[in-house]
Amino acid sequence: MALSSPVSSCAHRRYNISSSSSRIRIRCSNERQALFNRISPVYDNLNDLLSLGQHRIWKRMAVSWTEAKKGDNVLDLCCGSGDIAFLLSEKVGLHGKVTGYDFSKDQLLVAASRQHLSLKACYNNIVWIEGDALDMPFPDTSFDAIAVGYGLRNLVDRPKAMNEIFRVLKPGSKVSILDFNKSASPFTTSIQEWAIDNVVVPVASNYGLAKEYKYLKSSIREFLTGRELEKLALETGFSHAKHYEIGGGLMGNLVATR
Ligand SMILES: C/C(=C\Cc1cc(O)c2ccccc2c1O)CCC[C@H](C)CCC[C@H](C)CCCC(C)C
Ligand SMILES: C[S@@+](CC[C@H](N)C(=O)[O-])C[C@H]1O[C@@H](n2cnc3c(N)ncnc32)[C@H](O)[C@@H]1O
Repeated sequence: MALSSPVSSCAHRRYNISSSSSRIRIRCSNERQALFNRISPVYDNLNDLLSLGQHRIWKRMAVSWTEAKKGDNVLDLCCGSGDIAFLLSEKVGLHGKVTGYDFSKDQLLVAASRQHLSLKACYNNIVWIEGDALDMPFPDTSFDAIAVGYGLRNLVDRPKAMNEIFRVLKPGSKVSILDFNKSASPFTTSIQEWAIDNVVVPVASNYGLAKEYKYLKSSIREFLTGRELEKLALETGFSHAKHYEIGGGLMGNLVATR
């Protein structure tokens, strides 16, 4: 099925700055929402296959960096199919609470299905809420910890997202933001882009999702480096920010303290 690739046009097309940027951002956001709805049936399996299961290790590291503990009230922002929410659920236990938050209804349906199919009692501490990361329905200082797995890079307004994360996080608490690393090393970048072009996209094309996974490369190119992520966090008002390169530099994790 030939798919248009509106998402990459959002990433690549140069718009006249004077035109309504908010309208463009809404269109880009709607197209990304549709993208994640489309890939929801195969998202988990392709992540396992294409990373040889390594993404689960990277997500465990991200959750560890949140320093979430028993009884905490925590947020998995841009939760998708819920991998990180399930890890947070085990961290905070039955007396804690996990909110999985995402604007993709189909991703949330997968997450809820996985929750109900699981025999783990602690997963009863998870609630799934549909909404936009740029305008969250939560009161100020709601959460003891926040994790964002492969979400920030997909948001059309990252400063606004960081402001929302700061707003809903309790003082002294941490946000842990896992994503692809926009590396300063041309060698690492070439490895990353070769893998996407020659492994990820061809495999995804077997599911009619070549355009959706091709978006990965342009989204990483348009992302922020580790240093730029630290700078964004400090400018937002976080008291401390540190970006760690993991997965041989292919991935990165920003840890910021409010
Ligand atoms: C869990 C991972 C990616 C999640 C993800 C994030 C996005 O923004 C997407 C956008 C559009 C389509 C899909 C996604 C998406 O799945 C990371 C692992 C899965 C990656 C798809 C595979 C990345 C391969 C690495 C570049 C090389 C891995 C080398 C080695 C096997 C560790
Ligand atoms: C690559 S998936 C990551 C899912 C999960 N965190 C993981 O680590 O596998 C990115 C998720 O971010 C969500 N997302 C993107 N933009 C969003 C927004 N503005 N508001 C809420 N969710 C958003 C998508 O729907 C998608 O489920």
